[in-house]
Amino acid sequence: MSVLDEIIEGVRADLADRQREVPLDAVKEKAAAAPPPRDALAALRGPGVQVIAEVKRSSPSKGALAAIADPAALARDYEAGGAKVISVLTERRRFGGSLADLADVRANVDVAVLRKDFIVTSYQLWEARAAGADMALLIVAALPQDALVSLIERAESIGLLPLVEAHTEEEAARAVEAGAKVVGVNARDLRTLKVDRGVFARVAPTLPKDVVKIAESGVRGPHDLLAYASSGADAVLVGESLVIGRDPRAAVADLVAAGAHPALRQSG
Ligand SMILES: O=C(O)c1ccccc1NCC(=O)[C@H](O)[C@H](O)COP(=O)(O)O
Repeated sequence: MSVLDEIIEGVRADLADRQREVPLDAVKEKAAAAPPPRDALAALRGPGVQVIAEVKRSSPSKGALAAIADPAALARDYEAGGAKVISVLTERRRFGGSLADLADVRANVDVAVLRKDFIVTSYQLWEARAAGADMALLIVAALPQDALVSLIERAESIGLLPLVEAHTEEEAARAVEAGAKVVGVNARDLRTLKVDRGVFARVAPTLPKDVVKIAESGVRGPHDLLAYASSGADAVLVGESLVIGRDPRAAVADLVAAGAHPALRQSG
């Protein structure tokens, strides 16, 4: 069994518990009462390379990263540094996250918020919107094509912008075929946890021009952002290097400054 399979097994077990406790209709009612979604697409299409900063306590590859007692305070720092989207890992077993973290972050920042999780059912999309999410991650490697198509449609119909994640050219083609407007190319192979920063340069050029391209994982600082920018990234998604550093606000600001450099192409 791959790491991704193991994570999803745990996600499904936790999901079954929540579905027993909270009927879908109740989640939908909460989603209807949530504040309207923020325009994440416009934020990601801004000039230069945007920064998506992640609230990440731990990971299967590195174990514990940072305690993050106050995720909202961290998110406010990210926002003050210039992050355009805050990603919140909500998976509990391997990443130490929760929907409560997401709701807390969303209530304390003005930028869009992404639910970063292993979404396999529309119930999780409703949960995301009920907690205030504006975006939701869908991982191509975790979903058969018919499920990917229907989850993209459902996400959009309830006001969530799907970030569809690929790691290979084939997965990127499946994302586009399924209707993704925003595609994340993850340098981390979720089956082996190996990080290869060269993946973005190989996969991104196969994506249509009008698709927003996000380089995920492995960004250690401005030099990595600039390398991804030179391969066509519209945004970078950064977790580990921000949460383990001493000054996440300054670290985001450094990335944002690099992403705003006039030498970078202007996104259309
Ligand atoms: O981070 C992991 O070890 C991991 C393992 C298995 C599935 C997903 C995983 N991470 C999710 C992510 O994609 C990253 O949190 C995100 O891209 C940020 O990456 P990084 O800046 O390298 O922390």
